[in-house]
Amino acid sequence: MIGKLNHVGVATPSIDESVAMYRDLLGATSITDKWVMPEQGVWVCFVNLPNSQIELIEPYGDKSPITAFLEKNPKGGQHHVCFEVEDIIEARDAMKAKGATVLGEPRIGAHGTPVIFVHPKNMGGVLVELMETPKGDHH
Ligand SMILES: CC[C@@H](C(=O)O)C(=O)SCCNC(=O)CCNC(=O)[C@H](O)C(C)(C)COP(=O)(O)OP(=O)(O)OC[C@H]1O[C@@H](n2cnc3c(N)ncnc32)[C@H](O)[C@@H]1OP(=O)(O)O
Ligand SMILES: [Co+2]
Repeated sequence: MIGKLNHVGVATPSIDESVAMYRDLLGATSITDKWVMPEQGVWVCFVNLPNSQIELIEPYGDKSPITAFLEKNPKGGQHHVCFEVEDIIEARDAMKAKGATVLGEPRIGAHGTPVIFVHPKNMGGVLVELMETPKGDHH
């Protein structure tokens, strides 16, 4: 069912400092501006790679879903992996039918298409985001 690896989510206490690190240490040359997604409780920006993206996320607001993660990992760290799926409702129903815990209902993600999250307890400790492939990107 899963398609392309779309991005790896990296939580950080400071997107600005992480951007400088990816640029200065790793030589990343294509990095978007950051923007806020209040409904997701995060600031976000993307480091564009030839075959994928690193999604830098910083908490926004007092109910951010990444606050507890950053309390446990104050310097930040790898937070989730995101795979593309063709149909988010089909994916959600398949996850539920297989007994996985889907966190919340589909919401519009950073690429403008709906996303869901599958609890890390179902995936060997890895938080998985499933994202509907943007229209026009289907192969
Ligand atoms: C930018 C928008 C969007 C996109 O389009 O790409 C995004 O990516 S937004 C990304 C941020 N949003 C989310 O993560 C939403 C879904 N996440 C959640 O609902 C919560 O983060 C969570 C997964 C339920 C965890 O919440 P938390 O408050 O940390 O709960 P617990 O403290 O009870 O943790 C339970 C358990 O899970 C472990 N854990 C927590 N986070 C992770 C993680 N990222 N990866 C692996 N494991 C994680 C946590 O350590 C606990 O383990 P135990 O102590 O062993 O029980
Ligand atoms: Co993400």
